[in-house]
Amino acid sequence: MVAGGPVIGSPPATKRPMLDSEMLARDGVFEGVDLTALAAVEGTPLYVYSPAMIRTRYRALRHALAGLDAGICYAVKANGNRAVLELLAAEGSGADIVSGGELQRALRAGIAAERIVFSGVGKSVAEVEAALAAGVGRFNLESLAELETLQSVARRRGTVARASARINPDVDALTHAKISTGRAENKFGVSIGEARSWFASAQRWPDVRLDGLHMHIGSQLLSLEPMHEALARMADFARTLLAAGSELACIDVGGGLGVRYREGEKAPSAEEYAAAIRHALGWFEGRILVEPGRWLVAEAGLLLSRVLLEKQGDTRRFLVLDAAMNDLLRPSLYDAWHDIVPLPVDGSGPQERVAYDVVGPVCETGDTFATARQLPRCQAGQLVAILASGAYGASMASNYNSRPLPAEVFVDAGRYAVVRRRQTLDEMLAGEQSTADWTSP
Ligand SMILES: Cc1ncc(COP(=O)(O)O)c(C=O)c1O
Ligand SMILES: N[C@@H](CCCC[NH3+])C(=O)O
Repeated sequence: MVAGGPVIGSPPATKRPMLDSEMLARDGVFEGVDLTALAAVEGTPLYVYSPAMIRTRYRALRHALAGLDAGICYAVKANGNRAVLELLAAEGSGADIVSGGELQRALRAGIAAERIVFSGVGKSVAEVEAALAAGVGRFNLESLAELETLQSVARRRGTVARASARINPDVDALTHAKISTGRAENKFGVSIGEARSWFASAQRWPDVRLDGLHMHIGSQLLSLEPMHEALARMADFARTLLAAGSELACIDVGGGLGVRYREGEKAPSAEEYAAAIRHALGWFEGRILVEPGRWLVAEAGLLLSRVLLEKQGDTRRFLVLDAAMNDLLRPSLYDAWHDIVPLPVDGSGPQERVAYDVVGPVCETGDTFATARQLPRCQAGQLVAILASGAYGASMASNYNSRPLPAEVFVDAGRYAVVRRRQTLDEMLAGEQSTADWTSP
């Protein structure tokens, strides 16, 4: 059985507020930790996460799913930090992985192999080998070629692999085009027609037990309408398969639940999300899996950065931070909005508001966190917090412009723990070779 932890009878979600940005602006404190003091010790840019908030989200989702035979497979790509994974493993979470690297992360964090599902449109033979060797619970297959590969690797290893067909339900997820995955023109999954043919000739792959369906229509879903539509198509298809005598042990509805990036934005609740699943699949007697990433971690994290300088251009006023697009790519990649909160500075009273282009030091015009953002006037050396950065922040960070990866810390009840050291320059440069080392392949 993949991904679990008891759902029925799990403790109710604790009523713990998520990050309060007004309080942050007033006191500069997150989970009892003074961020100015933290930055003085650990430096900036710095990812700061609240484990309590992640735990609260996990429990809230588990609670919302109560009554369904449902498992949560956390999407490791959202934030693969070992401490985050360990925390979720301790809560009973499984994992949704998309690479051999994520497999290692999940296993090292103590997530049981049988609670891991392996998704992704292009798994290499080596990755399939490693996943089978580890005993992952299920492969989510996205093409016939992949099904053939799984068959041959499983045969060679003398094992039977469990697999789901990822269907592409062709719905518009009403999210950013670059993170929409459930339209026919997207590279993900196969049509219901193709999946039907796989099930109809399942005996062609005797070392693959094809007994599951999977979908994932996109990320940062702020409307559940597309989910309703996709779930309905999935449910219809599942009924047809069962009526045709196919075995169906698992339906995995993917992730995608959106979060509030902007004060006042409306995002669906865990209860609404679970109600959509219950409505479409309440009848299903097998296992239901969900693969949330962002929803569990985004709002539990912030990126702490220091203002390097203020710069008045001919037409725009810039606030130059020591964080950049290599640390948090979302604004550059998707024009994503993140609330930005300047932290209080000793002795300075209320500041006039200024329209800033908030930028990083990287040599790209796209290295912009916000454009014409109304913020209280800031000064060099002041700290700012870029909110809701717990998902797809550190996990998408790079060394672009030869900038070392930032550190990551947990904060809780006035204390902090470094969960990833800042990368040193030596670590960043390790592995590069002199061109003197020529050889033949
Ligand atoms: C297959 C799959 N599952 C789960 C997720 C997690 O998505 P999210 O972080 O939006 O919940 C993704 C990423 O979008 C994905 O590709
Ligand atoms: N990286 C994206 C989400 C992609 C989800 C992966 N399928 C983001 O930051 O919003």
